[in-house]
Amino acid sequence: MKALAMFFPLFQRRSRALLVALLLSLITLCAGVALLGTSGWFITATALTTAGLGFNLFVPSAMVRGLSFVRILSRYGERLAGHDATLRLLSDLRGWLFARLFPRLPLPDRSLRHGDLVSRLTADVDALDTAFLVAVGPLLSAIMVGAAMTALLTWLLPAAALPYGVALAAAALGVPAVMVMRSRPLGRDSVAAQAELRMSVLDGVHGHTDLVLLGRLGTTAQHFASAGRVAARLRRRLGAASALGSFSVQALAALALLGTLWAGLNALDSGQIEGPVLAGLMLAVLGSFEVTSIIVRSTAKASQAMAAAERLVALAELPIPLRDPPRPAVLPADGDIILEGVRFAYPGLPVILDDLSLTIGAGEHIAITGASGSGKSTLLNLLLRLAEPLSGRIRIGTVPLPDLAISELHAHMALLSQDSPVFIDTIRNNLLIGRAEASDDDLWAALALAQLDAHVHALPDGLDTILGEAGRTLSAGQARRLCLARALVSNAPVLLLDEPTNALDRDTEEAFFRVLATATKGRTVVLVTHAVLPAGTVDRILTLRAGQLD
Ligand SMILES: Nc1ncnc2c1ncn2[C@@H]1O[C@H](COP(=O)(O)OP(=O)(O)OP(=O)(O)O)[C@@H](O)[C@H]1O
Repeated sequence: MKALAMFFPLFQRRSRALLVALLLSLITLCAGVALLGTSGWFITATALTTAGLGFNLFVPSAMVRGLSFVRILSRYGERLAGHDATLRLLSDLRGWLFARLFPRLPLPDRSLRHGDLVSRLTADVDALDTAFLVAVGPLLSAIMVGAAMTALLTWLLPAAALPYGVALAAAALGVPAVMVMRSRPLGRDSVAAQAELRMSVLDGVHGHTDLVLLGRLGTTAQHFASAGRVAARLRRRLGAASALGSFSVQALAALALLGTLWAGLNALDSGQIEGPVLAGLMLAVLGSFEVTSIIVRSTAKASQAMAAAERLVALAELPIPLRDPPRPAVLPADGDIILEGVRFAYPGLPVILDDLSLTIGAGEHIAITGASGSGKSTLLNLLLRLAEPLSGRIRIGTVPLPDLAISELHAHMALLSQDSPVFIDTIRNNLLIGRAEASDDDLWAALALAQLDAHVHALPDGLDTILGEAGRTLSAGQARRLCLARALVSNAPVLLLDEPTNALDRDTEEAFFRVLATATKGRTVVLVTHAVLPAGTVDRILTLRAGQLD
């Protein structure tokens, strides 16, 4: 509930539209109750009055038609306003979530798998946006209509008011409250089970080729089937809880009806009420319970909405790994990059970098080699402040990295990481991510440097060729070179290249290193590589071993 309360300001922003939807749903409900009541009264009165003589047919029949018309219009308006408000709320929710997510990237929690993240960003947000339409709106309508109906009974049939009021309160508040309490753990498990199901689908789709080739498709299918069984079992239990709730509400409606009938027959005997009015009241009582069954149906969703809210809040409250200093320092135009006694370990893991010191002169080209897992990529992450040293410090000129605005630091250093992505977009737009204002000439120059220009020239749409998901229309080497070209397009004075020649053949690799040396003259280059570098293409080659560079 506390998690759900965090979203209150978002609901508040759409309060006018939600209020209109609520008002219209109230009108619909009132019109429905009045329609039933009037019809009951009208039909009974007509039947009791011989051939309708002496009974004014015009007023009630006009009321029935008028109320039907109001009900149709208000229901239409309610759906329109309600869904419009809900969709807007949905976009607010996504905006809220992304605004909190971006400063937290890269997400520190390695247990947060891709599928789980997708699940949170889609299904959990969807579960939340229905909270108003299916829970809050009907609940408020039930309270208001129930209060109005109790007041009417107090006036016309006082003995029925108390049993009716108690039954309606139990149906609108008691039953859903018990259901929420009982189905909360179920809702939480169900949301988690659906996330697990989604993760297993995404993992299967992602690794489909490998799974087929390794003959593991059966195991994956079994895992998916068992995740599906768990999700289905929880859904069934939620369905059963909802059915029990519906049964309780119907039983309460029946009790309220019996109470009204009992009080009404007594009042009829003593002449306190007329038959047609009693018939009308009975039907109105029945009609007023309509909304409580909607509440019950939505209660299962409410418990899932609470679980979804908790998962979203957990995501939105992950610690922010990088924060701007209150007064960022000015970045020196061409300062050396200096690491002094840097020590680093991932949480709970052994130290990877230990008392590491290094000065990279402005404009210098250095290569860092070392065994796999020795910490080369981690060193690049430290330079970008994607991780912080446990001790020691890193500075550019005289300014320590934490004193710089993060956006400025990242504009200063362009990174080609080992898993740089290719986006589903044109080649041009993939490159422009490196520098939005780059001209076509700049893009071709970067493509030439990355040895990809001939391939792009040969494509019928050239720079406007749309690339498939994760660059599937390119070979692995071409996709890598495209990411490299993107890093080269950027104006950043420092280039951090992590295995830039991965997936290139030896000849192309050699040619690349030679062109890189000349094309990046004046820029600082830190090259992490396992490749054998042609002589004279970098100023220094350092080896990372046992946490130190030599
Ligand atoms: N986010 C992380 N959380 C925990 N451990 C990590 C994380 N990233 C890397 N590691 C571990 O830190 C060590 C150094 O990893 P790093 O990627 O820096 O090595 P590397 O020298 O770049 O390796 P490679 O040459 O294979 O790319 C490895 O043992 C790795 O498992």
